[in-house]
Amino acid sequence: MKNIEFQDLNIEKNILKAIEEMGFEAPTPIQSQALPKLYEGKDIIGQAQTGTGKTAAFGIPMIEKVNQKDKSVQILILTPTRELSMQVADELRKFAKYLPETRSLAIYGGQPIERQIKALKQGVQIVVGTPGRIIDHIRRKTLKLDKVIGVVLDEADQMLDMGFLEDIETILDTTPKDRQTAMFSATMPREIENIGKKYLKSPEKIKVVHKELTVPKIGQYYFEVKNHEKLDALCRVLDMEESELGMIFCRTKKGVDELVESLQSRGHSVEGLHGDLKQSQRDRVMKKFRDGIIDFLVATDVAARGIDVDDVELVINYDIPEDFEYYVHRIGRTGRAGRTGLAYTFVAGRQLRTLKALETYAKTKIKRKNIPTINDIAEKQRETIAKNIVATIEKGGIAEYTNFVEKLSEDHSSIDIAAALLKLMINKNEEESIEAAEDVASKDTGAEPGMVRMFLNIGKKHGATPGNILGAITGESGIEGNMVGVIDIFDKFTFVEVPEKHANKVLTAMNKNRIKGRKINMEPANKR
Ligand SMILES: Nc1ncnc2c1ncn2[C@@H]1O[C@H](COP(=O)(O)OP(=O)(O)OP(=O)(O)O)[C@@H](O)[C@H]1O
Ligand SMILES: [Mg+2]
Repeated sequence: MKNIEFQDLNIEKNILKAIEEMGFEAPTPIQSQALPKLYEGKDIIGQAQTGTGKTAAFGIPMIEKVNQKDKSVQILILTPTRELSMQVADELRKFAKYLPETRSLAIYGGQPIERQIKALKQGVQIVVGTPGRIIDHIRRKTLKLDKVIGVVLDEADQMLDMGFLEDIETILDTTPKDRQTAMFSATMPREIENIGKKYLKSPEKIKVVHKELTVPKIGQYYFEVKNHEKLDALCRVLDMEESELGMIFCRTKKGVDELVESLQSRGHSVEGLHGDLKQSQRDRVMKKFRDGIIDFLVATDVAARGIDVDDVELVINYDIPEDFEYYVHRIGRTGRAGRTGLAYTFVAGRQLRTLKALETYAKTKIKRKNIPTINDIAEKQRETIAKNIVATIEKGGIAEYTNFVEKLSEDHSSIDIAAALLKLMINKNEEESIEAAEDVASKDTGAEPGMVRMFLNIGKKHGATPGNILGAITGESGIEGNMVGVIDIFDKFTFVEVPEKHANKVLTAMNKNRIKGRKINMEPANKR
């Protein structure tokens, strides 16, 4: 069978021109199957994996339904979140680039309502919005839906879930009965599909069949951790990963805030997104994330569905998702439009069972992976340096340094010279951190008699916090948490105070917990 091309789908020529400019080469399966049905005027339920172009599958035919001469609202698209409304409206605007009379507007909570009223008055045919704000406009009579001919529920299963159902019914009741209606999502639980059928006229189901619900190009792994080790483990994973852009999901808003603070204080470039932030703040964070100004977005499930940011390479479930559907959507923020991606899930306590159930639900395999050790990270650092060296040689422009090396090589082998340079490079950070730490130690005279000061070689960079240091120690029988006082945490080291008689026990306990202790100075401070 001949592969279907966009030219075969009877797409209006102005839209065809726009999608070619956007770099779409061939329609995705959901696009080639949904477009003809929607052109026929059928109601449809569309299910296809994350990142496979469902927006265009409903967006293109809906744009074509618009009568450009008429300035009233003709198409209504409902999405569960504000960010998604904005994104879908933006994408529709791109498809309609050469149809300047066709206007789309995003309407969502948190944005000044007056601004939206003004924009609506100027005449828009396509409204993309969140249910709450749409209802608000209906009540104020600033949005009239009596001319609507097409309605789409994007992320339909979430929209028809208990939380939104009543709002959706209210909205649909204000639109004409003879409208065309479509629902789309990557997940479509049977009971939700049945609820949905109430609003659709003899719908056709288009399910792009795959063995699994998740995208095969996303590598899926899990880490088994103790709860108190989670942050440390995450920091190591982040240190090991080369990905430049990623998302980290937490269960609660508070969890997001706390993780953002912990990661920022360790020098990671992250920001948080959740429903308690002001909309202006949410917009700022999303923009920074889309522009690649921050490396990681830490978010609640508000960012789990639909969000399309190019080049997200890694998704981390810091907290395992409670609803299985959300696993599919969260990890689907990577591996979009045929790209590859990675998804990591932290499994703590008894969650291994949840993970197994998740695998069954998504019909996928999530493989176990070990948390990187400090040695793995050091190894990785060396690999990165090696790569950079090769790249620098290949790039050229090092001639001015070769004389200098030649001179040194009169007395030393080039291998020794290179090794020494590397040592200088790698140790520089470590020594700066030791110096800073020793500087504090030398000025410090506060130790009680019988106490010793020592450094443990985990620091901010490895995720040390007073909590997890004490936690690691108390995990060992016979040593009480209050026998270690954390004085200061540096980049690579933590300065602690320990009763002299327990010092060795502490070091042993730390080693057992994979946190290597290091005795830099075991002298009681008041004897120095
Ligand atoms: N035919 C195509 N060729 C190339 N890229 C495409 C094509 N169709 C869509 N895309 C791009 O693929 C990305 C994902 O599309 P989209 O956001 O519509 O996915 P989705 O199926 O709605 O995913 P989700 O379930 O996460 O909402 C977008 O950046 C979009 O521009
Ligand atoms: Mg989508």
